[in-house]
Amino acid sequence: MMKNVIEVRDLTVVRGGREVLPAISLGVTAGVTGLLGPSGCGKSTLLRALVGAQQVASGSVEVLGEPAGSAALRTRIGYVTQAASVYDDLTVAENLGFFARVLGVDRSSADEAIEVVGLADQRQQVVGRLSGGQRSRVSLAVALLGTPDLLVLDEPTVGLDPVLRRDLWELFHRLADGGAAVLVSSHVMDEAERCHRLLLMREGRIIADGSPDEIRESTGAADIEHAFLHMVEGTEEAA
Ligand SMILES: Nc1ncnc2c1ncn2[C@@H]1O[C@H](COP(=O)(O)OP(=O)(O)OP(=O)(O)O)[C@@H](O)[C@H]1O
Repeated sequence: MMKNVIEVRDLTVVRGGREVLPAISLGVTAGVTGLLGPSGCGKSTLLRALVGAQQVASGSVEVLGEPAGSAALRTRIGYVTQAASVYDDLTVAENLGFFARVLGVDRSSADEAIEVVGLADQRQQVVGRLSGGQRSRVSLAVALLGTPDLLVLDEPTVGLDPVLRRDLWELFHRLADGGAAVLVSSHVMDEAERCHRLLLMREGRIIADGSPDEIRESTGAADIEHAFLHMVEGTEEAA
């Protein structure tokens, strides 16, 4: 059996006085895993817990064999939030150079990351003057610095045109082929088909875990969107 890159056990997170994650457990292996669920179901909260940025009430989160948030994971995890986390008044190359120094990775890694996200022609442009899609790719390039073993991407394709979305998914697969684990959240169900494995989430719980084929077959649905609806109705009946 493939070893889990992420191991979550009985994780409970309370936000705003409400249990957003109610003692959930899950494992993530190498490959491209999609974390799918409606807006507000707790995807970002779970991802924050994985990178050690979320206060947790109880339970444990282990990433690459270390407790989430430990210093040893700093260069081994790349994390991209929904808000671009780069400096608007620096150029693409300056941003990457800065973060490479902060992380203590080689300058050549910065050039490589710019190349990989397709921003070589924009490298001398100030980030504040780039398009939304280009800016989010600068954040992605920062996350790729140091060739992380795990990439955690919170809705990375929101607001991107279909060509860019396709290119990014190809990139995620190339990274996974190179041995990395890529965990991508999305509320767009049509992106599900591009994942090796899916975790379907609803109201803080994982309601299905399997390949797109397995999830479709188990529900008899034609696509993941319908499989999800089928499961939601099923869980309501079971409750
Ligand atoms: N800073 C906060 N304080 C209190 N509650 C919060 C905070 N941020 C999020 N929440 C609540 O936690 C729950 C889960 O939010 P989360 O952002 O994890 O959902 P999500 O599935 O990522 O949604 P989206 O797809 O819209 O980003 C929501 O009910 C939200 O209202």
